[in-house]
Amino acid sequence: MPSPLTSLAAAPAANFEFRSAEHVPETHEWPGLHDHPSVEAAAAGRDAVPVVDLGGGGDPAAVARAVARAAEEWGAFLLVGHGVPAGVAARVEEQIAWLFALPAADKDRAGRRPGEMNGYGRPPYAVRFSRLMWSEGYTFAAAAVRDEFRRVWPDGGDDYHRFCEVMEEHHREMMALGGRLVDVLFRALGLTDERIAAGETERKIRESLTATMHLNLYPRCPEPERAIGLAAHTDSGFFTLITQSPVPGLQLLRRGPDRWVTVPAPPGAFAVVLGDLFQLLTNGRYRSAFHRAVVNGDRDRISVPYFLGPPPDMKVAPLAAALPPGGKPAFRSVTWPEYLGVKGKASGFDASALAMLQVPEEGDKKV
Ligand SMILES: C=C1C[C@]23C[C@@]1(O)CC[C@H]2[C@@]12CCC[C@@](C)(C(=O)O1)[C@H]2[C@@H]3C(=O)O
Ligand SMILES: O=C(O)CCC(=O)C(=O)O
Ligand SMILES: [Fe+2]
Repeated sequence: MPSPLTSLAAAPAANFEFRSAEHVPETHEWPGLHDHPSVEAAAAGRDAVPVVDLGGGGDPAAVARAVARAAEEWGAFLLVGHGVPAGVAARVEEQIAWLFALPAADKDRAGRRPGEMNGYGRPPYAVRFSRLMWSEGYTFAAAAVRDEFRRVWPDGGDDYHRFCEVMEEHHREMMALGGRLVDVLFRALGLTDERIAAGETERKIRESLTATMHLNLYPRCPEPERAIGLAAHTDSGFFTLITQSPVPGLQLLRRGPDRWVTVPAPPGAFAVVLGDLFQLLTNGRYRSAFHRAVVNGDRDRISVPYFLGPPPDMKVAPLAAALPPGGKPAFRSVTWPEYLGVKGKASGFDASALAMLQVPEEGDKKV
């Protein structure tokens, strides 16, 4: 079987009929999925996925400590007590199920074109693999829902307006929550509230956050152990807020011994996954989480990652406050699109791409 890390140039362009599949065909069969065992998250101890509670009037210093520990050790956590009404996620999931249930011709009108980020189809990094994933996706700029979905519903109409209203409601809630989380993550780095409010870079980051949504549908799979919903990767932006249906599927890789921990999906909780640019911003102190999505033998699963990052022209560099006293930045500055270019050339699709941005330490030999 060829390595899954070769180009997909020769892959069939036609949509695959997940619904009628009785087996996983060779095109969708992934080698190496079970190189590391999958384990359920534990209630306590080393495989307990950290939980951060933003509500309940908890001590902000205790929240900051919990976030720092989760960001350093896991690069991810479950977020509860966030104040986003439960109805929002339910409406979003309902609309997404409707969208993906549309006839293929409607979705294909919005098909992602080569070299474009937005549209219906496989996720952008799929071009790197020789195997296909067991999912359908739709990527769009959260601030441009109405323009984007005219491609699916050219004449507008009630379905179009309902869909856009629900996505916009989600966007408003997630952007507000994302802004609060930036502050919490900064506080967890040791920044004071004054610095967060007045520091030029810190303020600019919070005020200029951009958001991309990627809707995932993982259809029920007849042989779930042979297919993958989304292949292992790190997200490349600052962080991602993932709304998950009650069907679990998100897994985080834990090292020593290597194992995939399945993230529980308690009702109302968001999974927060840090991306590579947050690792760079914190000079490597926080880490991005290597994760994947597995599929389910009985039920469809929907997930709605909301990717937050800098505007495309903003150079991201390690924050002065993240450097050790007298220390130097470990990485050179980069924009998000530049970083995606760098990551596209790396061998895996993970934070190892950051090594290409590393500033040599003084005394390192020049080649
Ligand atoms: C903002 C973005 C992050 C993303 C690339 C994108 O432009 C839109 C889709 C995102 C996604 C979702 C699936 C996995 C992933 C690696 C991919 O190919 O598309 C991520 C990208 C990322 O975080 O780099
Ligand atoms: O489905 C999930 O829970 C994870 C989705 C994800 O990692 C992504 O879209 O980048
Ligand atoms: Fe992801």
